Amino acid sequence: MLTLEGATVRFGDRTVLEAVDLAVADHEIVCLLGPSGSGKSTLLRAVAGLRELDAGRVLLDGADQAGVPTHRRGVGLMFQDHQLFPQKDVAGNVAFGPRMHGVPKAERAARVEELLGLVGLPGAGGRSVAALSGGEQQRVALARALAPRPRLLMLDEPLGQLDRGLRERLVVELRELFGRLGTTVLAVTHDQGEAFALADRVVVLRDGRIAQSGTPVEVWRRPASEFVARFLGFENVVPAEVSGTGAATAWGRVPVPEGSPQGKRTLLVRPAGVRVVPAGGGLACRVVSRTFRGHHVSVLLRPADGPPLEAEFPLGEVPGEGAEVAVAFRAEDVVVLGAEPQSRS
Ligand SMILES: Nc1ncnc2c1ncn2[C@@H]1O[C@H](COP(=O)(O)OP(=O)(O)OP(=O)(O)O)[C@@H](O)[C@H]1O
Repeated sequence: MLTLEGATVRFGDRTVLEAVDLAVADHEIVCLLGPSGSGKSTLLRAVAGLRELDAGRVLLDGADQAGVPTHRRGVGLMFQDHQLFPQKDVAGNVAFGPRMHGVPKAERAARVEELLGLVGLPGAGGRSVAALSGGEQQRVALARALAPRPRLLMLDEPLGQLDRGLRERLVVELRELFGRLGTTVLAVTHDQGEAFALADRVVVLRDGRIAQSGTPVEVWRRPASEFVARFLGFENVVPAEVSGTGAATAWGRVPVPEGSPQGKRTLLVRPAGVRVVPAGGGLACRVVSRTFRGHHVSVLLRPADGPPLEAEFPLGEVPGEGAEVAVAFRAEDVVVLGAEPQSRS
């Protein structure tokens, strides 16, 4: 449905998007994820036609969009600051797109009602937008973006300003709603939790290039590089020399899954893969701190050798602060990371 071919955007001598190739299929929900400044919003703006490409192409349903103005691309946009029209009521906001497209009044009213129902605000058409809560404004903005029936809906930090609890609820609702409507979605977020809950596919950007693209489970299970692993919040990342099903690291020998790439590599050990073993049977560590997380406890360990180690233990098996423990590693929670592409910054 949407294809980017070698999409490149420069601001002065800075390349903010560098030869990005990306394809989004009909009905697919793709989330762009990446640190601040990695080019996420620029990519959306390029697809919307708010920013011309310096090189490459944007195609929608196979048609090159060069020179096609935003309002003729058939894309819906929803930005972080919902930008509702404060002087219009809820119905006036939602009806805006269809009115611009010349949809007759009766049909418009029916569509507004349908959409308000879809976003969980049935009958709210007559309310003033100023009197709505943040979450309600969010829903109105979404209804407004969906009202012209865009072939592609683009969301830029759609839930950015809402509190976490509301975001977590809304993101589940959004996914369900898009599934029901069959909407194709390209969304930007810097919140991994949001991206992983919403997306069929996650695309991680770094310095204007794609660092990894895959389903949430693929990316979470097998980060492609140290950059992606650290971006996802993994701390146990060390240089390693892999040979066979083991690797020499600052923590001693760590088992790796069969078939792992060999030689000088970087290793990720998931916190869940660190387990306590009888004294003398593993790496000696002291428990530095513990953070309770509901179903498990995150424990920071200081090994006798090597960098600090993050572990995750079930509630019933948590050693006390200051305790001396021995730990070993589970191969299935160890990932041999790919080589890092050269960063420009
Ligand atoms: N109009 C502009 N002129 C000059 N530089 C710009 C312009 N717009 C964006 N940039 C730069 O391009 C880079 C990418 O910006 P972009 O907004 O796409 O990043 P982002 O990944 O969406 O970041 P954030 O998560 O902070 O919104 C940034 O370094 C930004 O400063």
